[in-house]
Amino acid sequence: MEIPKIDLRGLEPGRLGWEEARAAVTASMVAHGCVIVAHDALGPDLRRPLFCRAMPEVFALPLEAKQRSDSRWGAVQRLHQWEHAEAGADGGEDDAGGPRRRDEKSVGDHLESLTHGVRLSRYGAPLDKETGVSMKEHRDDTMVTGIVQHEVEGLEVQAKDGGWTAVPPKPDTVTFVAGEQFRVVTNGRVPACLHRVRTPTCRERFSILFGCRSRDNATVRAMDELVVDGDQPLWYEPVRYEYSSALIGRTADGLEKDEPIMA
Ligand SMILES: O=C(O)CCC(=O)C(=O)O
Ligand SMILES: [Fe+2]
Repeated sequence: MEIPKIDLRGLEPGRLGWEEARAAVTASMVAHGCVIVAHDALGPDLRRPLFCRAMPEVFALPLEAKQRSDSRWGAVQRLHQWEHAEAGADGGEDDAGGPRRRDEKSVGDHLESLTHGVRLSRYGAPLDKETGVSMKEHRDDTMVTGIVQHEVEGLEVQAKDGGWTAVPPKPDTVTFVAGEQFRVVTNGRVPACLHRVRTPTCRERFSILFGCRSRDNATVRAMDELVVDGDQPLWYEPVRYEYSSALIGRTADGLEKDEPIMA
């Protein structure tokens, strides 16, 4: 099953095409926990120097230099992290100075509870030459991860029908995979995407990951409007993510609930 590619270029909130694109992104996330978008934020003038010059240079640094970075984001290197301003206690105002709608406030509060990071990854030739797999199947423990590939294939996601789908390393695309935190926040509507890295051509490969997760020690909970008594009851108890321990298996009734319930 192919994951659809959604073109977000030139779209602006409220303008022509925005609603349709939003609906398509939502549908893909609900179905696959994953969406491929076309976007020009990382155009060829940035991509080429990044992947062809900066990344090889970073990875050529001595190990001690690379280890100086204190990364919570994974194996390689966190280059940059920033925090959103603290969420205000009240609902705040929208850009036009009017009171915010409840769902806007809730989404705004959610966004403000997040922290972001960038990770650069380098894969040598896969150890397992037969399968070409260099990173086993897994779900990220993040809210969402944006993955940028360059020229060399690798990212594969498990689509709704259970089959593996290779995401081609197209120059104008970013692939977003939902992590475990997203599953909790959407009360199981969006599954955490199972994905892996497999490079059958056995070439060296670089990728850039834009990770977004709840702030350290923040409690991740289902959004109120996604919990509907009788229809879509609370699926996960609020959970606090510490980077060293994944507490995700715990649910309201103590059972593992791997299968998301669909809206
Ligand atoms: O490099 C990629 O395409 C994906 C890597 C990945 O899934 C991860 O680091 O969690
Ligand atoms: Fe991953």
